[in-house]
Amino acid sequence: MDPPSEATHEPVRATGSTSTPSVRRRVDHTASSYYPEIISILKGTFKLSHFRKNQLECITATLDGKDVFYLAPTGGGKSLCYQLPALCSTGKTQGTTFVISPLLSLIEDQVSTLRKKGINAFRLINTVDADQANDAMPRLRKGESLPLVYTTPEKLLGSNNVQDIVVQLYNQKQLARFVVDEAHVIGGWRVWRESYASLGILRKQWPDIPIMALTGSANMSAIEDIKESLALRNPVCLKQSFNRSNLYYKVKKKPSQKKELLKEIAGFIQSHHKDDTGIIYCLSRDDCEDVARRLREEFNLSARHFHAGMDRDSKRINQEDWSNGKCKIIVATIAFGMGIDKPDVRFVIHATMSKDMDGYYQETGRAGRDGEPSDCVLFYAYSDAMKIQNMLKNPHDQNNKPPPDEIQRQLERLSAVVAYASNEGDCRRVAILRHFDEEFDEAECHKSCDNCCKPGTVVNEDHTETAQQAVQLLRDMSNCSRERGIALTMFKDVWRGKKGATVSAYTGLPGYAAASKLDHRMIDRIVTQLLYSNIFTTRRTTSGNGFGNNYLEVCNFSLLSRLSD
Ligand SMILES: Nc1ncnc2c1ncn2[C@@H]1O[C@H](COP(=O)(O)OP(=O)(O)OP(=O)(O)O)[C@@H](O)[C@H]1O
Repeated sequence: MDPPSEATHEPVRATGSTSTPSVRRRVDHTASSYYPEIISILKGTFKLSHFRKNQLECITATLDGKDVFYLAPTGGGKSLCYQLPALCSTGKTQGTTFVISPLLSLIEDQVSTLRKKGINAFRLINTVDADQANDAMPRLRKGESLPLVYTTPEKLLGSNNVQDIVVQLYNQKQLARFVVDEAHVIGGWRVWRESYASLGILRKQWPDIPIMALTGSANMSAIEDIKESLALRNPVCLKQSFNRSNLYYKVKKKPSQKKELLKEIAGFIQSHHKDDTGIIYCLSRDDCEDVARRLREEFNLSARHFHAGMDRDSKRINQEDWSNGKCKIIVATIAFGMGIDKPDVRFVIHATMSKDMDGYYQETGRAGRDGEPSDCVLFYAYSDAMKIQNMLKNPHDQNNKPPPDEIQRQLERLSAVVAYASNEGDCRRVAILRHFDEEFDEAECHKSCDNCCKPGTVVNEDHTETAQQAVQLLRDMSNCSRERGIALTMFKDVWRGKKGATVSAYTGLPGYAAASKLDHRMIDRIVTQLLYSNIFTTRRTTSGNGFGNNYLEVCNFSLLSRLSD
């Protein structure tokens, strides 16, 4: 992953605003007047021998007072890009670097790791513990000069005391830069989290203070969102390939019985990763606890759970024990991971699919940060997609329900994961990288995904006509049904031509048994495709006894022409 030496830096990729064409020019960053100090801090304080790709360019640009947008894969080394310049006394910027981070746990981790390295980092958050050794506020009030202060957007923008201090630093020319870490949050999972979305205020309030935005996951439209929301000014844009060549991607059909799923997971770990460290992602908190317990009790595996509903101490203990190897497997919701810097994670298993490709990339990206080969296995079931779809449409916390267009966006993101997981032919790496608008030649995969390892060549088949038959059949079934709706299994039974009393109402329809010669996996794929093309939809009803049913309906017949595109 690392480039060979400082002397071989790539030229700055693209300089200028989005409206300005990219300028490719060779810049020797080692010739800058800041370089001697930069290299001395790299070696002396961070104990590193050379920069990774784009790190020096990023550091030099921010010390020059420019805005920077920095995109690197998870584990790519983004933190150094703002931690190091914060410690520099040369450069056009002086004083405090404010790092804005979305999660308190991330802030706590970063600050304590830096303090252990002897770096003067502090936190500016609402703390409840008595230990104030890492708190910035009392020191800033006393007028102490702090190089690196981690905070949340809510604290930075919402507290008058903090605002007064920032004004004071600004007036004293001691406000070096704002760093927006995990910038994909701006356009991502909590776009309606107002404080993160309104970080554009920074530019309005402090127009001449440089801003650096960093993310490990953003495609072209997300990048534009971030630049626009933060009002970045002619940012220096530094991008790295998202390909993680040491990760092996695999999708497996998820068994419908949990017992079978656990057997498969445990079997995989015992045969491929005995004594290795790994992460298993589950959808719900209960599931995490149950899976961890059963892996311990039934398979003798060293597993613990982690989710946001645990008390602080239990979370800390489980995370620490996993980090230092006392426990090998952490079974977690997506609450686990941001900011985790464990290099030797050898496998990431998704017991349930992710809600979007960004999440999937981030979560799998926690494997193999040391560059060594590691496995990423996703257990996919269409029923999980339906479950997540229902959760997105009907969130538990109705008061925090996103607006309808945001829900629609989330459903579209989910459909990208369904398309990825149900694709049994194309290179996984091509699909993942396409999500980040990166073109990738599948020959470069070198058989490091399940689809590229399959024998034979991929055959393209056109199933438009079959899909049209399916749509007609569902319409006919809905017209003659006396039930409350057509359940998915009933539809498939009729299409396949099942015999018996349960389907007798539909055996006279022209589409009955039309798919009798189709493989059941192909039937599933066509129905999935129709659902995710918004031609079919599902309607959920809850009966008096509290049980829910999903009924299949034709939603938009006119979209059917899209299938033949
Ligand atoms: N120039 C370098 N040489 C060697 N190791 C480096 C270098 N830069 C960073 N690292 C190491 O790489 C690891 C990942 O760095 P970092 O935590 O900054 O990644 P990141 O890009 O922020 O990833 P994520 O988004 O997943 O948090 C760390 O252990 C860090 O010490």
